Amino acid sequence: MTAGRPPGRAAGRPLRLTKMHGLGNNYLFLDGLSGPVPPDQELPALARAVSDRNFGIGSDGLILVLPPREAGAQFRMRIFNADGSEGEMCGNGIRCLARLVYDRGYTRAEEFTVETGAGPIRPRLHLENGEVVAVTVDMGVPRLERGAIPMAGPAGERAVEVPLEVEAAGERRTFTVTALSMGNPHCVVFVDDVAAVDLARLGPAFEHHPAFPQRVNTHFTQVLSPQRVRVRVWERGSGPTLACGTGACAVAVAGAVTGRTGRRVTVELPGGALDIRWDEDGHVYMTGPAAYIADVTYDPR
Ligand SMILES: N[C@@H](CCC[C@H](N)C(=O)O)C(=O)O
Repeated sequence: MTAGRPPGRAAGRPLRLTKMHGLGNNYLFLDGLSGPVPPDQELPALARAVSDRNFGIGSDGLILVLPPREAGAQFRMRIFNADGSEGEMCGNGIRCLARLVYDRGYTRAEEFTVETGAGPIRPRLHLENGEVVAVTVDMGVPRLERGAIPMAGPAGERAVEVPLEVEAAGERRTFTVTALSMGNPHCVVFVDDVAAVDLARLGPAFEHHPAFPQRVNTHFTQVLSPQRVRVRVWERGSGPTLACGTGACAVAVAGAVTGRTGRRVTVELPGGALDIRWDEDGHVYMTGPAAYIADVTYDPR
């Protein structure tokens, strides 16, 4: 962090943030439905400052809960990674947002539409005795054609299994990858043993590979059975995380299109498991938990 006071106020007031997680993928939520939000140009620096594990609160990023701009949506979500870059969508984050807006009484509906950078996304709450115990999200339709994620190569061609030469720590190796969009860009790499992957070395090499000019989220995936996979994640803008919801969907789609899995899989991540179903209607449905960690006041002085 640079010297000087980090951003951390809106309309002169300290920021009230709520820290939540989906399988350990943790975000700070700024409720723009109950108070002011800092101006757009301050948001990347704010995300970096609050996400910092030493000088800030510590998180994988910052999520804004906002009123919708488009007809048909009830809420709007913006997600900033820990490095301040803005992502189009966040699967774990949207489950948390869905629980938060319900618990705060902003809706009594159990299913609603959230406007995101990846288009309208529909979460459905699972309630037990009035408490949100899980959320199923209609994550939309995956896009496999090459142009869907800015990846070098002829647009329109399906990037089902393509070779990718990666250089990490002076070593070159060719991986077979499946690149696809869940609204945000993903690269799925099937490996024999996910525990043997040197994530700290390979993650950044994939994220900054010239084939992905907008960078990429990478998922090293071991197939345990046609219904179960184990994944380690390197997220664009946040590095290693305990789970990635959009990534788990990308993994399930990549497993199905390459014939490694069926269309319904349990995705085991370091932080827990997500249930992913790629329906006949073409939509991917993700089911998983959303949990609170703390309410905090961010007031750097
Ligand atoms: N953790 C998220 C994805 C967050 C955004 C991602 N790092 C990107 O930049 O695309 C998830 O659960 O989907």
